[in-house]
Formats: sequence, C-alpha cells, structure tokens
Amino acid sequence: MVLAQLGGSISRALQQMSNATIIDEKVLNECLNEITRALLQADVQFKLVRDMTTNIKKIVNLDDLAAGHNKRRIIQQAVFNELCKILDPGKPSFTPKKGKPSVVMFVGLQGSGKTTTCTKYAYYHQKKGWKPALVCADTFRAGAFDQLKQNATKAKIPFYGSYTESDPVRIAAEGVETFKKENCDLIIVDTSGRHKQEAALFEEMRQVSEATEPDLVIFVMDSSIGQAAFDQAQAFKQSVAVGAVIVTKMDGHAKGGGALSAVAATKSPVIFIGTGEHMDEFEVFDVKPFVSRLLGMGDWSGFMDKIHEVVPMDQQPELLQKLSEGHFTLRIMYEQFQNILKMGPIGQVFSMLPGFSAELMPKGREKESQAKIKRYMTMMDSMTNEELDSSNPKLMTESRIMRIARGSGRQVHEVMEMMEEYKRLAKIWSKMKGLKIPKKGEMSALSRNMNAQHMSKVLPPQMLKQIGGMGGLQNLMKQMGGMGGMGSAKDMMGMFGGGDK
Ligand SMILES: Nc1nc2c(ncn2[C@@H]2O[C@H](COP(=O)(O)OP(=O)(O)OP(=O)(O)O)[C@@H](O)[C@H]2O)c(=O)[nH]1
Repeated sequence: MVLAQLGGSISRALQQMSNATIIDEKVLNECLNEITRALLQADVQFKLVRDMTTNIKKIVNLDDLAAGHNKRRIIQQAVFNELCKILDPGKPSFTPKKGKPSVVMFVGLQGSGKTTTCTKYAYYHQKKGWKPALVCADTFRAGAFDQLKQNATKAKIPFYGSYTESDPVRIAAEGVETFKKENCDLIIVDTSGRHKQEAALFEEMRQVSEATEPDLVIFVMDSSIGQAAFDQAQAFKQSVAVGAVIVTKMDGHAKGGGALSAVAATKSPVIFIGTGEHMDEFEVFDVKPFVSRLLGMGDWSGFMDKIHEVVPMDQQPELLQKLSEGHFTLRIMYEQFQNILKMGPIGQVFSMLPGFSAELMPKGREKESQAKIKRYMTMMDSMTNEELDSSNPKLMTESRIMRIARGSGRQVHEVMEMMEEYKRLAKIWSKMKGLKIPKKGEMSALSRNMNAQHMSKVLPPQMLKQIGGMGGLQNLMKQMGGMGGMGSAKDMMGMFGGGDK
C-alpha cells in the first residue's frame, strides 16, 4: 500500500518512544527526528515536515502534561491530527447534486490517470442513479479520445469528442452544451495532461475552464509523484480553481509522500482514491480512517462495514446456531472461504484493526493463501451434499478422497491437506459450542456474550500476541462495544482462523 512504509516508520518511532520509562524532551525530540526522517524519505516536502513537527511540539508541551497522562497517546494524536490536516484542509469540496446539472473538469500531469479516473468517477455515480456524460477535451494525446470512447462504451456512458477538431476549448464547450440539453446531471470534462513548464498548455486549460464554467475542478494525481509534487500542484491551483483531489495508483508501492505535499499545495480535500486499473477500483476517501490505518490505530467503522458487506445480518443467526451446536461442516468452511475471498485482500481488512499496519501483511503470502483457498474450494466442489453437510471427517474414506482428487483434478495429498485444514478449523470452532445465540434483531447482544475469554480461545496465538495479549484483546472488545457491538463472531473468527495461513 502506498504510504504503508511511512506509516510503519512513524508507528515504530512512537513505539520506541513509549518503551522509554520517562518521556522527557530528549525522548520526544528523538521521536520527532525519527518521524521527520521518515517523512523526508517518503518525499514529503521539507517545509511541510518542518511545519508539522513544529506544530506537534507546540501541542505537546511536556511540562504541561500532568503525571499519569498517557503522553504517548497525546503525541500519537498530535501526529494523527497533523497528517489529517495535510489531507483535509477543513473545507469540504463542492458536491454535485443528483438531478441538477453540474460540470466537473479533470486536470493533472501527463499520465496521472485522468482519463481512467474520469470514467471511474462517472461509473461510480451512474451506479448510484446519476446520469453522467463524458467530454474528451484532450486533443493533445493521440488516442485519448479512443481511450475515453472505449471506457465510456464499456460502462454505457454517453460521450462527446472529435477526431478532427483540434481546439479543446471548442470541443469542451460543445460537449457541455450538448449534454446539458440532454439533461445529464454530471458532465465530466477530461483535459490533456500538462506540466507547469508548458505555459501555452496551462493557458489552454484556463480557457477550457472559462468556456465550460465547471462547478468543480478535480486535480488528479499519481501517488508516485515525487519531490516536484508541491510546485506542480501549486501551478495548477494558481491557473484553475482546483477544488478537490483524486489520488490514483494507490494500489502500487510508491513512497507516496509527494502526494501528501501536492494535496497540501492545492488546499483541497482528497475525495476519492484509485486502487487499480479497473473501472470499479475506486473508493471514496475518508481522511481519518485512512490516517488511522496508516498509523496502525485501526478503523473500526471500516472494519464493521466490511464485515456487514460480506455477510448480511440476516444470514448470521442461522450460522451461529449451527456453530453453537458444534456442527462445523465442510459446507460452512466452504462458505467461510467464499466470505474471505469476497472480502478482498486480507491485509487491507487487517489494517483496519488497531495495531496492524498494512505493512505487516506480506503481499506474496496473501496471494498464496488466496490461491490455496481457491484450490480447497475446487476440491469441495467435487464432494457430495452428504459429505459437505456432515461434521464427521471419518466419512472421508480413502476411496472417497481418491474420487475427490480425480474429480477436481488435484493430487490425493492435496485433498488430505484440505481435510487436515478442516479438522484444524473444526477444533477451533468447537470452542464456540454452547455460545448463547441472540434472537433475531438482538445481534448486539452477541458482543456481550462474546467475551474476551471466549475470543482468546479461538484466536490463533500469533494473532493474539499481535493484538497485545489478553489486555489488548479486552481493550479491543471494549472499543467494539463502543462502535455498537460486534457484527458477528463468525465473521471475525472466520477471518482470523481461515484467512491468513
Ligand atoms: N494500477 C493503477 N493504474 C492506474 C490507476 N489509474 C490509472 N491507471 C493507469 O495509469 C495509466 C495512465 O492512465 P490514463 O488515464 O491514460 O492517464 P491520463 O492522465 O489520462 O494520461 P494523459 O492524457 O497522457 O495525461 C493507464 O495505464 C491506467 O490504466 C490506478 O488507480 N491504479
């Protein structure tokens, strides 16, 4: 994840500081020096880093902190606030309203991902019932119109452009006019990529803006933008009224600090992030959860949303009932695997938990574990209903195992390995036996039933250790209660137990 390394370094600096018996000025300075180094290494602009550390020092007055105050928490909070301030200047951007025509113009450096992002933005709104349209005012890059046309056609979004007209101002104005007449409520204007050194192109961008009178100008920026980020972004802001930012390619491994600087230069909030080349790899951006995850402080609301997204509430009681009776079948394991795959990268989900940073989850291992899950599912596809619904592994005789291996095109030892995995999970789940199941509509009661003791029994030891042992777990559960109760123990354990092995 972009910025993961930065987040990891900052978390480590804070951790080191909290290991000190007394936090005095010297310890604080050392910690801030570490944080400064991490920010500079990640390409954050020097002035921004200096301002940030000055502000932290101003907020954290060690003399004023009464004994007993959790100094680490206060410092961590100050770092958190400063990073949030960079990504969100405090004033929200213009938000288009459904049914009311708005013009949104996209600008940015060459290759930043504008054309791709325009379509993602249109598609996102189309799915929510808007009537978007795309105008290609990029006459500079050969193929830009074709690219937009192709994307728009795929998403069934109307588009406007020309192979012959070379004046982008004219195309933009005509396109906007056309779509206004067609009652489109979100008219998106894609422009050519340009650098601040290209004065003529900047003048052209200003003219496109003048001709189309956009309600919102979005600055699209590639997360791998380096040290030059601040000046480039500032140049855009000075020429057109940039009101929001979209950071693309957040799925890569860029250092990402340049993007932080560029956002600061535009004094505009980040509203979406691009997380892949596909149309739906596009997410609404929320500053606090993002920074929280970055610093390994967790994102409870995101975590809960993800869980509810994967298993709808109405499907949970039935499963819990079976588990409380001690019936962990292969079919349940299959469904668990389906949930895990639906949930997307496990690392991303774990990074929402306090104490876990995305950095901790090696990408390679994640791919491997997903491939394994898919392999197991293929083998289970060759099983009979009776086998899937039984919780008696003895049913799986040698001849059945050979049959399943043949049917799924896998090796016998692989089927046996899958059965071992089933037994391991069944053992973990057997500890759920006797759990009191809340009635429908009483799901939050589950969080009361599910005490830390119960949880500690089912979590893999290394996971429990990372959470901070029993104490950490109790804290975690307390926070869960504060967030309205855990959605389902099944989901939580499904991920811990079945996800990352
Ligand atoms: N991995 C990844 N790739 C992306 C993302 N957004 C865009 N891209 C890729 O980045 C490349 C450039 O994207 P374009 O949309 O063509 O960029 P552009 O800003 O319109 O380019 P110019 O018109 O030359 O300025 C393409 O290969 C896209 O598929 C993203 O979020 N993640």
